Amino acid sequence: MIVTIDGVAASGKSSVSAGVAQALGVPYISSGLLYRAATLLGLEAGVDLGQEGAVLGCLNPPPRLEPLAAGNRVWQAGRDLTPDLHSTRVDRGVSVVAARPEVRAWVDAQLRALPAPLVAEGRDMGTAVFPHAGAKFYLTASPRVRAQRRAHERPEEVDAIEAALIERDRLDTTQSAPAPDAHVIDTGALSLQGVIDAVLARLPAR
Ligand SMILES: Nc1ncnc2c1ncn2[C@@H]1O[C@H](COP(=O)(O)OP(=O)(O)O)[C@@H](O)[C@H]1O
Ligand SMILES: Nc1ccn([C@H]2C[C@H](O)[C@@H](COP(=O)(O)OP(=O)(O)O)O2)c(=O)n1
Repeated sequence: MIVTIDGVAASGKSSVSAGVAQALGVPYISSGLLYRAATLLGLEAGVDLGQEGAVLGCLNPPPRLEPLAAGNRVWQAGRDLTPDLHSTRVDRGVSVVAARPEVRAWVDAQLRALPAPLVAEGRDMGTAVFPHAGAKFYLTASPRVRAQRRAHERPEEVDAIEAALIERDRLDTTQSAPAPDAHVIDTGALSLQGVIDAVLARLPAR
């Protein structure tokens, strides 16, 4: 079975996916890491991130997602890109890159080539990439709660993180609509384990 976990920025998608995947004994995939890797390589090459084909031209050789249970990693040839994917400059540039149709097609092809069963997290896993998934979830939380969580992982103050999250949500709106058949979970009042349990409780009988 494929389980999709979509949601807004910093809503808990990757942590929840890791926990659900571990409980099911299957891999999970963080699709956002591929958009982040494309952004990093575009920034390093100094191209215009919004220009048609510019970032795609930087994906040579193509970065590959390694769906490790302890945390997904992205490799390009022998280089582990993962430590550089959550910088503030990648946060700032990634929405422009993710809006490029040719970049979305490149990510989608890589994800669809992965064998089920798996848990997939991102924005459009339940709508565009795996519309026939066996169970779909969509995580939300207020911008403040998400910024407070992210403040443990970024050097900026909570107010600046919150403003950047709101702006990224706005830029990502097109591909971020919940699937009509997704269970929507507000994670604001829940612990991480509470969200994982809520997802597991809603899975169809296996
Ligand atoms: N329900 C929760 N309660 C408290 N902290 C959470 C919860 N879900 C996630 N977190 C924390 O919030 C941060 C962002 O979560 P993450 O899984 O990276 O979100 P996303 O993949 O949506 O960006 C992490 O530090 C994570 O441990
Ligand atoms: N399936 C996806 C996954 C991510 N994206 C875009 C939108 C996001 O701003 C970036 C980064 O995604 P990521 O899930 O790593 O971001 P957050 O952890 O939610 O901050 O990529 C997308 O357009 N489609």
